Amino acid sequence: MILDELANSARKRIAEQKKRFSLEEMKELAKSNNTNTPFAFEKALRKEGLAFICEVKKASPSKSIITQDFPYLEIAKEYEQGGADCISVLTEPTKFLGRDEYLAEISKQVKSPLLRKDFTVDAYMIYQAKALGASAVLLICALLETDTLKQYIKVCDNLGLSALVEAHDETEIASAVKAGARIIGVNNRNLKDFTVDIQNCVRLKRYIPKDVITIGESGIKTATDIAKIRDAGLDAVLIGETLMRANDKKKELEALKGEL
Ligand SMILES: O=C(O)c1ccccc1NCC(=O)[C@H](O)[C@H](O)COP(=O)(O)O
Repeated sequence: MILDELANSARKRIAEQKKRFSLEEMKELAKSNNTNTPFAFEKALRKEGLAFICEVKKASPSKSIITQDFPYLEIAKEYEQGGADCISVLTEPTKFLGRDEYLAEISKQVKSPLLRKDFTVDAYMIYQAKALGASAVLLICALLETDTLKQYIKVCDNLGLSALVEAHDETEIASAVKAGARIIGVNNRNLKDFTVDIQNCVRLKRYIPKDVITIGESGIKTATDIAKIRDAGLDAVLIGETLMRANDKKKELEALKGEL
């Protein structure tokens, strides 16, 4: 399965990176990066009305290359100008063609809280995310047991980072809730067969406690999709491909927000 592939490749990558910076050194680097307000990601999502998380990604396992032209800094700036509440940056290198450097550079040039979009399989990656300038990390229920989720959320809390805990079905939502997630992203994409059902996040919203921030993720293409998600009472949307394929990203975002 693709998730196992991504997780195995993350484990290998981290094992190599630990040879350059030990866990203790990475903790020091994390501690010394104090550019972000604690829990900025969560605070940005607790606004009135639907919040928008816009994603910077060049490729994905389901779509391969999405765009050859990838001026990631300009893209992040355009999102900010278009009114993004938060920005998600892919750092996974093998299938998404992301890089840690994209996140580090973007964090120096935009004020919006940043999500490090990667396949967290080791607490080391959470310290690394903070060192790179992220305000949030992704924790995927399909990859992490409830106890591990709980432990990683605690690491995030101690660093002032937000944890976006991603679920695809009712069982995974129950695990996220039990682990104490304050932000749950419901993925509309089935990562086993890549099918997308935009109704998934709408249907599953009722299993998420009211005080937990709920994000609808993946496959969002139109203002009509967004209206359905807003009407179901979700707090935020995460949009990647639709914006990455738009020539004028600021205009596309404004249109999706219903501002045009
Ligand atoms: O998108 C994929 O192909 C994919 C495959 C395996 C694991 C994760 C994957 N996507 C990550 C995401 O969560 C999306 O990038 C994000 O939700 C935005 O989705 P979209 O708007 O459809 O680009």
